[in-house]
Amino acid sequence: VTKITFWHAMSGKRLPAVERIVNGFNEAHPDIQVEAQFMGSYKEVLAKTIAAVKAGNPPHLAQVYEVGLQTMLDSGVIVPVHTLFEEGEVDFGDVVGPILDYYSVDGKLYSMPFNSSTAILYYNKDLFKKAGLDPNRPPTTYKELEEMGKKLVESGVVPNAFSTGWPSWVFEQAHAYHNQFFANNENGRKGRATEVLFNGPFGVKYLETMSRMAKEKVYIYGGREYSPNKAFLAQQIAMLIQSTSSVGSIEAATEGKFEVGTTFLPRFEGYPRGNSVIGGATLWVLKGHSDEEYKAVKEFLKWIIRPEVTAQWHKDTGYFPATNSSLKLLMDEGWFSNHPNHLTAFLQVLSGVKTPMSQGVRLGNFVEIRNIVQTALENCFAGKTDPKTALDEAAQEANRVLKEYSELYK
Ligand SMILES: O=P(O)(O)OC[C@H](O)CO
Repeated sequence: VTKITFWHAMSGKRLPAVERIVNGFNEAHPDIQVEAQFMGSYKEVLAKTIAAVKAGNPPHLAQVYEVGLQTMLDSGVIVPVHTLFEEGEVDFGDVVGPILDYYSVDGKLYSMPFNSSTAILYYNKDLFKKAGLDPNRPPTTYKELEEMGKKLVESGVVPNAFSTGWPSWVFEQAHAYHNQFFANNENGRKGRATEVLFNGPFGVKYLETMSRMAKEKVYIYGGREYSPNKAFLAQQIAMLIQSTSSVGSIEAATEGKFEVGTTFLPRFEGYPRGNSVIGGATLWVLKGHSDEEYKAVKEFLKWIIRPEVTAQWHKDTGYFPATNSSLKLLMDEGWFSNHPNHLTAFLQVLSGVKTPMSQGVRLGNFVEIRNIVQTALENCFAGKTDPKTALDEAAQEANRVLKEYSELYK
């Protein structure tokens, strides 16, 4: 039996969904044993993978979030997915456009699409009704979001109206969605990024708006990653910007309690349209294993991209169906008619404009830069500093990180 180690970051409702895929594969392939291991958060999986490579003991497959793209590309320890397969062995043309774009360099795919996502707006239709708002007219703009938020708070329906999961990711999303660069050299896709641009007029406007809403009690900072979901489920807030990856868990937790609506991300008026950005993670193949093992890895990757496997993964979680064939399968069986919240993120990302600003940011040591931005946002929401100063200081620090990183790869 060939053993394949697969490190991932899927907890909560995502964990049994991963196990379902792996068990299905192992049953169908008695000569291969994929061992899926939960290794912690995305950040931890990336750090542990790099450490394991250095120690000479890498897993075969690691699930790395979109933030790790540049790090993985530069690492020298990966087997690009496009080199693993023979010409025509897998139809990568079947992969949904924005996902393919995010993970391709010069038209070649580097990691295997698995759990891609983007951010959307969730809202509580029951609380909207209680506050005298139309449950079928969620906000389209930040201005409307603020007005509706005030109504929700002032009517006493909720103590605060709105929060965001992955706050710094949502800040990145806002740039792409309004066609603004986050970093120079076309977001690090034309050449290595040497300077961040998030402290420009758009970034400042975004943070000023959010800080004002925080003072008005419309916005409440709810922590990093998925922690603000708790306030949404407890009906302490009525709106939440969060990854589509939470659709599965939010729908399961609210069933019979209140009605959840989802819609596109809010916009600032007067800015051009871009697109929301691909988030979530992909599977990276690591160097240092035998031909026999790579053969088994290929079988597993072919398995996860099977239309029925991809479709089930989408149903279990809310992550995109990553291929056109899985999308067709879901559409033909009427899945989206019965589960419209599963379609929102997909429609948003497919109806956006493909521009250099909207294809995703590639930064060296993006993990650290995200942390710097996150801290700046937190300081600002805590009233410790004003938006412009917070972003200028964060940009300075981020530029230092970029410089140090570039020196490593001169
Ligand atoms: O919840 P996920 O897996 O869609 O990830 C959200 C962000 O992309 C993480 O960087």
